[in-house]
Amino acid sequence: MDVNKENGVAESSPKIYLDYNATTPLEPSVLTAIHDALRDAWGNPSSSYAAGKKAGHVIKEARLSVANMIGALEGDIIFTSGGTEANNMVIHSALEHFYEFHRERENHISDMKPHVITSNLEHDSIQLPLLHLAEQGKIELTFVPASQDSGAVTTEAILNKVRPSTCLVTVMMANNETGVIQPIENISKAIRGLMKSRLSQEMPRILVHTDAAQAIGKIKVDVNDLEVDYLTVVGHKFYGPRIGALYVRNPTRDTPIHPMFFGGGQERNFRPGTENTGMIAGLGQASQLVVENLDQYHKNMKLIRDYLEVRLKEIFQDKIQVNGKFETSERIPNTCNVSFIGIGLEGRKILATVKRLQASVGAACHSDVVSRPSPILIAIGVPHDIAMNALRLSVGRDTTKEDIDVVVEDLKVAIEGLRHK
Ligand SMILES: O=C(O)CC[SeH]
Repeated sequence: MDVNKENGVAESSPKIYLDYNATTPLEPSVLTAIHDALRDAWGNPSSSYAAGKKAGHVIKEARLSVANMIGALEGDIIFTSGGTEANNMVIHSALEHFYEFHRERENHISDMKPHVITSNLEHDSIQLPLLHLAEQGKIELTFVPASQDSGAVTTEAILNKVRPSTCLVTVMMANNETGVIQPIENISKAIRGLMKSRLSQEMPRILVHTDAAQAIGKIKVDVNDLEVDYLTVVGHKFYGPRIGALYVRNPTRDTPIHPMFFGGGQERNFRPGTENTGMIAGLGQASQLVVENLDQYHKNMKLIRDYLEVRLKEIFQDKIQVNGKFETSERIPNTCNVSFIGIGLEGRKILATVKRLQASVGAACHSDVVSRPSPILIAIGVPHDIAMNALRLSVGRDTTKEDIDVVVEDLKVAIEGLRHK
């Protein structure tokens, strides 16, 4: 075994993964569900004979499990390829609804632009399609800045930006880098409170969406509490496969949904394409595990994340800053965003120096960007030099205190080495 000369850590020592917000491994029972569906339910779900019916039954069971996980009805769930597709589908549907509303009233839609309100904390799969549409001149777009006292947007700040042409408010339920939970229930209820007056003034309904990717499997997510019109489900954030689902409250009857592409009629024509039965089975099993174990998952992850922050404080004392930890907001239980104070301690340098830790400085989809601090940390008021030194540490269901002790020691040695370079 090669032993690293600097700190005696064997190069072949097992890595400790603390990047569960980037992605999670499959739970064994999820893998089994996928395998069994691929082996036994390979038929085309649209076929009327036994092989097709078997596949159709697997999909129905999975849909029920996903619905049950978020307090929804079976018919409210539309399977998608993942969170990005679900988020884009919401934006597309809200714009289509805006145009439909004005066409029905024979308004000249050519000079009308739908207005969308979002936060400055969103994942790229919300931020970039909205920016693209705005740059094309197809929408008016308002980014509501998060409060620097809470790391979350406020309901008041969202409401202050509503205008007659507003058709969609989309705010993520929990941020992937800081873990800060956003006030979705309050926002949604406040927007619903505008519904009657807007309709009486011939203004389009404002649809409300939340991307719950980082919340599901960590905190309670119930669409009946949230009162949102749309909610995004992302399998690979809660030990499921890399597909997703979109919750639509009573699609077409209560909530508009418009397909982004057309084909064989699957998913009630909302999302055509022969169903990915194996992965859908896995998503259903991952959802069932959340239904059965959420309280335990939450408790375990919070215990370990809090232990991590205690140990970091013990070792680094006033030489660290935990980002996103506010008296006035809550975080999902598994996330710790921490900056190390000092020259030459950029997060990327630390990650290149540690021997065991596997983590990120922010969103995985930004990992290629080397020379800038996380825009999310800057948005919540973290100073540039502190944000440059940040690590995002996100624990998993099975992370142990022993793992944390190894990681903290690994960080201690790496940072001491960098300080003396
Ligand atoms: O890493 C994350 O925060 C999510 C995937 Se870009």
